[in-house]
Amino acid sequence: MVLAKITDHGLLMDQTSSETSSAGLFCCSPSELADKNGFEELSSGTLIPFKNIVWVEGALNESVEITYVEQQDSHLKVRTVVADVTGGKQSNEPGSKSAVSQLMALAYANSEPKKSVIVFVNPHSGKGKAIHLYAHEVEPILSAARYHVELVKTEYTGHATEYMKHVDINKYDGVICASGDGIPHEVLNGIYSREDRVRAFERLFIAQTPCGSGNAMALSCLGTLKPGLATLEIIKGHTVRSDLMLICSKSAGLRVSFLSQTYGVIAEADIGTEWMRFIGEIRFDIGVAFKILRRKQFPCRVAVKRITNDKQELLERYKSQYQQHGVTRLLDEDALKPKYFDGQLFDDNQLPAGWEWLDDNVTQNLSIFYAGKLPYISKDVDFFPAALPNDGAIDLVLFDGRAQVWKSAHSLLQLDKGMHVWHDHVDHMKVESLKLVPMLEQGRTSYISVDGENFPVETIQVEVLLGVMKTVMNDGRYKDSGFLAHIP
Ligand SMILES: Nc1ncnc2c1ncn2[C@@H]1O[C@H](COP(=O)(O)OP(=O)(O)OP(=O)(O)O)[C@@H](O)[C@H]1O
Repeated sequence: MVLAKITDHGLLMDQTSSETSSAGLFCCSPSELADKNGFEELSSGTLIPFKNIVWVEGALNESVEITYVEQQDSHLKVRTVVADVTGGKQSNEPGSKSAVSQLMALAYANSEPKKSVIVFVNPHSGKGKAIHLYAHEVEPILSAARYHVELVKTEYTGHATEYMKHVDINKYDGVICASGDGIPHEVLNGIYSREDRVRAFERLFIAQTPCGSGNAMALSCLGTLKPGLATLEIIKGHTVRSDLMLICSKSAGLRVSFLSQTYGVIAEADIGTEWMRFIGEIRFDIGVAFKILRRKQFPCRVAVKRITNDKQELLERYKSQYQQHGVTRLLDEDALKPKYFDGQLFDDNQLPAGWEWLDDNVTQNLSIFYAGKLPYISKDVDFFPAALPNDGAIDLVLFDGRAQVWKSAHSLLQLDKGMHVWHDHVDHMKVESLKLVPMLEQGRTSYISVDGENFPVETIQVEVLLGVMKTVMNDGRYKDSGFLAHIP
């Protein structure tokens, strides 16, 4: 029998007793385990952090069966061990709990166990790898954590939207998208079009296990691109209410967006290189570099309702807000409705109060228009380093296409640390709402990308919706973008 002790740091397994009786647990020596993510070697055994424990139940003779995950070859593997557990508040002490309930409470300190979820798997995502990733990395952990899973393999574009429009939300706690960013976008829009959308947004969390080629949601909220680790974070993380953006346009009406809207070089690299999908994520970098070198410009007009007037003000605002999280305002229908769209876009000649047009010299020569809500748009691309989950702001970044090529190239080389925003030819501001009016010459085609998906090239108005999306984040915040650490 394995002996185990509840300590302040995790469940300490007695190595001597385990070596003879625990199949598959200590597959390597304690010193090897110490190198593995999430495991620490203590003087007399090996520690399973509470975070790695996904289920605990009683076994024969008052022993306890513990199901946990451990890292093996950069993947998380599910393990089970039966142990005699001591320590903590044992049942012979007054006010004590059984080892099972103590361990479950410690394992699920920030979240509820055993949820019921809809899982969308997009067979088309990430060069067609999503089904394999789901089956080998995500499903085993959900199953070990006793999640009830309603599995939906998407069959066509818009399937997740249709499904979410009609599903009985009372049966579920959340939605997990084993996909790229396209499926969370569809899920959110399905929910947005429901009559009971307030209750649906209040009830369901939406999270992503990264199985696509664009996985900004998992990267920014869960801090990982590994589907197994993301699953563990979803099970164990804090629930956070994050802002959404509402896009209003003539042909598409109202659409919610959780990630970004972009026009210019990035949209062309994202959507315009879809035919290069077979080479994976790198197609995006190649597309951007190519367009920058050709000094392509994308004329437009941009109006904003500003929150920050300059970069210094933005920095101060970020400093005062990045520690705060949580939205106290209750969700209601008004929180989901547009303020500046009544079925029509407002007249460009009559800006609403508090709005202003940005400098035409910049916008007529723009190379990149990028508005977003998440810091990381892809691995090593910290495009919105000052983004915060629920600050009621959209981060807007504009690149002036008149900058010399070496300056543009230099700023793009600093995307990994988010330092591009400090360059002179880059505008960086927080806005409450914005209007983009593309002004391409007759006959020229281009792209607008919304959450990485193709959108009609037309005038859009975008408004922030405060704290609408319930999602999961490791410690209740976005992955640290290092914005404060990288001030030039
Ligand atoms: N069965 C299907 N066949 C084709 N397309 C699908 C299918 N199911 C969903 N889709 C569409 O695939 C698109 C891309 O999905 P997703 O974002 O999950 O993957 P991705 O690999 O990150 O894609 P992208 O290269 O566009 O970033 C979505 O717009 C979605 O509607």
